[in-house]
Amino acid sequence: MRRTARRMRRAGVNPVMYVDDDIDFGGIAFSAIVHFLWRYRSELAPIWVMVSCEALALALHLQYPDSWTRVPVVSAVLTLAILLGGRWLGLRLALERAYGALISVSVGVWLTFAAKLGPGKPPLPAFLLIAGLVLAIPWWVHRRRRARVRVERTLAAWPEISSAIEMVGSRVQSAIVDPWGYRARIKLARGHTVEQAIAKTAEIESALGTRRGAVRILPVAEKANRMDLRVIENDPHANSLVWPGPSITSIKDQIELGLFEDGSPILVSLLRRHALVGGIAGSGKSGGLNAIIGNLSACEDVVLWGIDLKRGMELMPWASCFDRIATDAREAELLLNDAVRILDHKAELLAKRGERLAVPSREEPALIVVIDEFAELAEESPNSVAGTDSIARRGRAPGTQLVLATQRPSQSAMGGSSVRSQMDIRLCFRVREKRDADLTLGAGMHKAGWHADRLDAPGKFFISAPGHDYPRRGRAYLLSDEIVQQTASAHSAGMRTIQPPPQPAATANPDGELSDGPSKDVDRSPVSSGEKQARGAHRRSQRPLELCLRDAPADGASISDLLRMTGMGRTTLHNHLKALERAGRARRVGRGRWAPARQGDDCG
Ligand SMILES: Nc1ncnc2c1ncn2[C@@H]1O[C@H](COP(=O)(O)OP(=O)(O)OP(=O)(O)O)[C@@H](O)[C@H]1O
Repeated sequence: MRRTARRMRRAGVNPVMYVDDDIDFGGIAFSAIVHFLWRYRSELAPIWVMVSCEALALALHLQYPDSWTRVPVVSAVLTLAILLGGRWLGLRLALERAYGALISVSVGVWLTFAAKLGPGKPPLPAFLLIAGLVLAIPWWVHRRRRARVRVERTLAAWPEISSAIEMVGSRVQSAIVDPWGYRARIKLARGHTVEQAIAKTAEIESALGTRRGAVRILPVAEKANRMDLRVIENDPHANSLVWPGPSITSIKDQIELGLFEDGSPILVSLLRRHALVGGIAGSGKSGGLNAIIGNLSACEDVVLWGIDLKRGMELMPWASCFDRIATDAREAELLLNDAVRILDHKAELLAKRGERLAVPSREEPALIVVIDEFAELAEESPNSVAGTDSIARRGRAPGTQLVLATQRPSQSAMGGSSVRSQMDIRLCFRVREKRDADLTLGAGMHKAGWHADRLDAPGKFFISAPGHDYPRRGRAYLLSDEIVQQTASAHSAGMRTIQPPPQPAATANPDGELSDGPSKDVDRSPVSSGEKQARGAHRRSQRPLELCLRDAPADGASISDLLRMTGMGRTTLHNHLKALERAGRARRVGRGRWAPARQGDDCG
């Protein structure tokens, strides 16, 4: 009747109730009571238990007066079953199982006395009432039960909702409540598709009365006519996620980038894969890169090279973990040339050994070239694009890979190359327009639910990669500046280097390379390998300082600037400056101001 009234109201007709003598008020009252009892069956469950105890006790007392001796045994078995097997009855928490056991013991004790003395014998009725109400309190306040009931009632209205969103015939098959909201498996009507439901996400949110952006529609791999409707009530991404530290020590393991909305980790393997990170300024791309570098720098089978044309702003904090960093177009071009030569050399080695795929190891590490703001590189150094193109197309098998970040990977921003199409892993942070999601993730992805334009906080992203075929929102771990600094200095000792194979003399050794660049790094003095390692570590720890000095203004950088930029302690900074001065790689240009050595100062 209520539904008819609602339909009439929707049609603009005010329902009027006519009362005449033929109306069966008894029938209406009965159906209203039954409806009430059914709708509130969960809240009324403790009352049902008390009534059932009373009835059972009466039956036992009258029919089987000796049964009171067996009631404690049944109760003990039931209590044990709840404690040991309650997990399989849906009592997931130990506290829930303890509560179930307490109810079982209480009912057993009361029934024993009631079966022997009769349930009406004082003070048994009063005990039943008081104990029943006291024990009902945890049931009534139990958060998960209340959430489950609320979800059941919401989904009970699905037939109406499905007609409102023009998906008549779909029905709810099951629902699961979790700490972040709930998930319902929906069977679609014949001929309807998940894509149609995705296009109606906003309507579904309105029909369910959720907050904006709370509904996710996910396909079900096994069945085209099923979908998962996920409602996020408590966003696990509401606060930034602190990075728990590297999850890997080898590139063969999966990197944990952050968490999905259901709290599960976002795991992805970078083994023989290229990665593209896209998103508007401030969307958290650099944060995503940090999570990747923080893990790769912990790997013993990885060598990191970097290109950062923002004068090293993003990669500089990691300088001690990078074998090489290029901060201008010319260095970038040389670095990519060297990377391509390494790729060719590795490919030749593989061919000689009759192998198809390189397996990175300490001895033969994978080379990963991280490029921040790729669009800038393509614009400032068009010659570099051939290098990235070549690595993108041929680098996977020999283990020479790219990790690129860019705001908008349009064809022109990518230098007209085929680099984008070669990216196996795509991370899409917030974009401004729908089509920009397709630019990063691939054509048609926005339509398929990868709504990167709706991401509402920095660090949130969609991932498309092998094993990540559905649009699930994730949030990357956040590495604060201090954590980056600590991680970089912790991992710098394990930093590995790679030498490009010798090249024809005419193109050898670019001017202006850092003096510990790969082509100058060949040490021919008769020193032990331990000593070589110690020297290498010492020079690597000086690298951030040298990069800062190189970017210093004409009158040099002040000590306080260098302290801030390198994150070194005062004594360490002074020691390194003195050592660089002695080696002819830095010079004092005034009181407390330092600059890199002039060309020709090099006494080494
Ligand atoms: N995973 C994250 N969780 C929470 N906050 C984040 C996360 N990543 C980034 N942020 C916040 O967003 C701000 C901008 O992030 P970030 O610099 O990484 O963006 P970006 O996309 O690299 O921007 P730009 O293109 O300008 O470099 C950061 O200062 C940080 O406060």
